[in-house]
Amino acid sequence: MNLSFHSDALPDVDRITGRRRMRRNRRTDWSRRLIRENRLTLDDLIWPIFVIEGENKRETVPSMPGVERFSVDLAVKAAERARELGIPVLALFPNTHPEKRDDQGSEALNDSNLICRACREIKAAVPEVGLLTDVALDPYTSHGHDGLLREGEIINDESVSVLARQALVQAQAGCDIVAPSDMMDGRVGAIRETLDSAGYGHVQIVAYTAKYASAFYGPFRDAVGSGTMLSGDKKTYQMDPANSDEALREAELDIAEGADMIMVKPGLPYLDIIRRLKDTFGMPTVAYNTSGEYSMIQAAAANGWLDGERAMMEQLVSFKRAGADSILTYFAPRAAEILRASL
Ligand SMILES: NCc1[nH]cc(CCC(=O)O)c1CC(=O)O
Ligand SMILES: [Mg+2]
Repeated sequence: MNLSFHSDALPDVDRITGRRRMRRNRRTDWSRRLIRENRLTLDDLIWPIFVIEGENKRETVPSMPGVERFSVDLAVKAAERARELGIPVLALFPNTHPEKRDDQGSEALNDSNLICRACREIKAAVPEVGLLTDVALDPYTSHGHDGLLREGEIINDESVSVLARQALVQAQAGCDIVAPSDMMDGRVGAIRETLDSAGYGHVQIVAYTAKYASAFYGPFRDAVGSGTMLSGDKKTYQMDPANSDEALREAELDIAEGADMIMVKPGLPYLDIIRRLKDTFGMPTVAYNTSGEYSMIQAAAANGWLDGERAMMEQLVSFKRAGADSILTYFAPRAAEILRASL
């Protein structure tokens, strides 16, 4: 058999495609730029940071190479960096000392807890950067759950009343957005009512609407120090990874209860959920690019198995393509540097 190419052996591609040639638009860089459908911008980014006690203190997070925990004074520096880079929002997560944890998560309601102090100091120094705080009890409970635990069950309604107070304490400390990540039923409405009646009607709510019981939170639990504390799993309140229609019902409730934005978490394995929620509700939709999604790229890049920076940018634009308006990502400062360099 003769495998060499002869012109008379060429397939008639013009006939096959009806003369349409998809590659014509891809030939040059300027043309690829011209037809590009989605773009990641600085305005899309939310940068999460971990806060610890102490002064001028920073700690690496072994399972999240490139991520550090900062004492409050250094968190202020991070906020200054966010302002310089043009990152609109900083998300704060506390690493609470085990001694301050109890089965009720009482430290969550202490108005001078780590998060509240960080909010006050950052707001005073860098008022231009939006501050998002997480509403959930897991950084404060000795059992590592997001709500109150009684006889082996996470009890919904009493947890909601504590979460609403936690949100108010954070609003009083100056946060701009509260983000309930606990997945209790009715907490968005309860938080909205509590904030409104206390004069914090301007504080926004990003609801962790479709938050799945995921393996991709592992490194985060390490970072906030709740991983080894967690008894059992979170399957009775976080969603089953096999479900999609259920996310629509969750969104319907959160929006009716007053959510200003909705969030899908994790991001990468749930791009289909982002697209469905965006198409169905047209709400500002946030993708949470979780710790696990971050660390798997960092680990592969450290091994030389993939180009970490390209994989990062590709992952981030995939959220835009799926319909997300913004992305909460540990890659935020690095992505911002790259985006600025290409301005
Ligand atoms: N309320 C807990 C919370 N808030 C954000 C994350 C995960 C974030 C990440 O993996 O980056 C979690 C972990 C969990 O639900 O156990
Ligand atoms: Mg819900």
